[in-house]
Amino acid sequence: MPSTSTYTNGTNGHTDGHVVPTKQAPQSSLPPTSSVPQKFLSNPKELGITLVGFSGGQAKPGTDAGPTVLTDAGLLTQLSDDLGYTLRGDDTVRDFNNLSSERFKSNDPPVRGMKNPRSVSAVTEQISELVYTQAREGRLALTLGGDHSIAIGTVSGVARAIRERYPDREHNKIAVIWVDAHADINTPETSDSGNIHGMPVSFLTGLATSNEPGIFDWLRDEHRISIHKLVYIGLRDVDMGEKRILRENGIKAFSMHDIDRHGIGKVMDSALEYIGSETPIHLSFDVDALDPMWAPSTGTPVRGGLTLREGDFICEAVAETGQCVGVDLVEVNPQLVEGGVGDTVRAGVSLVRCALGDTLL
Ligand SMILES: NC(=[NH2+])NCCC[C@H](N)C(=O)O
Ligand SMILES: [Mn+2]
Ligand SMILES: [Mn+2]
Repeated sequence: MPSTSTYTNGTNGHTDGHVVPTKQAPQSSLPPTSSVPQKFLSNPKELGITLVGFSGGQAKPGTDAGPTVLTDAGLLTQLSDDLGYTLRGDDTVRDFNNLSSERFKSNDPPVRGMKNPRSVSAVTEQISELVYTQAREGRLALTLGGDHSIAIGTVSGVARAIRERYPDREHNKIAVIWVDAHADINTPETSDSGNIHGMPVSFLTGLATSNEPGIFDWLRDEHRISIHKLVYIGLRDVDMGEKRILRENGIKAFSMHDIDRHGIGKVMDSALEYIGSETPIHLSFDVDALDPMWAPSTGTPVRGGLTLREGDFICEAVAETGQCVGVDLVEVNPQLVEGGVGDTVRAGVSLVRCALGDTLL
């Protein structure tokens, strides 16, 4: 499908199996809910959508169906009908699991301990290109995953587009707010699991590199982000090697402890002050940042997490800056909870709506 395809209202009008009566409002008749002036989007009413069906960055099947359950719950329809966005990009979920298994069959043995390295590299390279195409048009790039390895593609695509769109600007390097129970900054060498969804930040910052043909050798400087423009929120399960990386590089991180001590309001104030008001922001939200009480259907749940309201607040605070250029929501796995994925999907829908300004007045 061409990247300029526009969604039809109502095609995703399903909630819990019931067909919702389609509100046939013309797409451009509503302004986006948020009236926040956008600093870095030339098409603030358009969203560049990428739906990534991929789970090869970790071992549990099911995360590849994340975009499907979110869109079946009506997320995209809500973004057009309720929030007034025109949706661009592709409304079909790309089956990257299938694409990569066809391409590599079982010829993807570990390299430096990384599992499925060729598959994850090839998939993230394609995602990077797709997301770049959206961000290059001055749209906010919204990506639904998929496991968190896909952020190697999303963040690199947005970073490259912003560099190109503002060639002369001093502040043309994006900041990344990584909301997660985990730091996902293992290098291949520090990782115990070998799962690449625990490594995206090390490849994005250049802490990890690879020249091996077909294994992240496509990542160039224009794809990378500065370690000084990275902020973590919600951490509570950080590996020993990762703690060392965070400490030695002076990386800004707000753990659950910090949120308990200062409250999410002060934490967001500090996070955004650290980033500054002249820097575009990419928000990469791992649903496991939320407490499993709110988001149980995820591959690596960790207790003691954010309430849904705290998660929504983070998204609102980012939306309120007018600096947001990219949003990811990842790690929703409908196969992982017996009672069903309903709670996790509702939480995911809420987070995305908040990141897109729905709850701002
Ligand atoms: N995106 C995630 N859920 N990552 C979990 C990573 C867990 C662990 N730190 C690892 O490297 O395997
Ligand atoms: Mn996580
Ligand atoms: Mn993660």
